[in-house]
Amino acid sequence: MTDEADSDDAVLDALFSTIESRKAELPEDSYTTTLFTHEKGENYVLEKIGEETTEAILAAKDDETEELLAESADLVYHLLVLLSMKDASLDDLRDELKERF
Ligand SMILES: N=c1c2ncn([C@@H]3O[C@H](COP(=O)(O)OP(=O)(O)OP(=O)(O)O)[C@@H](O)[C@H]3O)c2ncn1[C@@H]1O[C@H](COP(=O)(O)O)[C@@H](O)[C@H]1O
Repeated sequence: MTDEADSDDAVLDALFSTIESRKAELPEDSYTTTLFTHEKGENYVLEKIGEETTEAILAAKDDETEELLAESADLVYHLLVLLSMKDASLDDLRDELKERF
């Protein structure tokens, strides 16, 4: 874990900031870069979101809580990549949640 992410509140911001940085710089040794440059385009991350959702559902049905948490983390990461692809931000998501609170 980086210092930037070393608090409960900061981890989502640090992750989203890393995703935005990968989008801008496209380093070669980055999984996030492979999502931004995939030949299937945005459809690939949409497929990943579908897969991770299914895996989270199966873990929940099997009462595998640790697996559910791991799949949920995969899902949140891919969802944040999708938001970045759409030029939306974590603050936009926060605003949407606040409106419902
Ligand atoms: N949070 C994540 C994260 N969650 C999941 N994943 C990747 O998402 C993929 C999940 O897909 P699967 O479970 O299907 O596994 P897979 O078979 O390896 O994936 P595919 O080959 O099918 O695409 C895995 O390769 C995971 O490594 C992530 N990759 C990166 N991050 C974060 O992004 C940051 C930047 O990562 P890089 O872009 O790799 O530098 C990292 O420091 C992490 O904080």
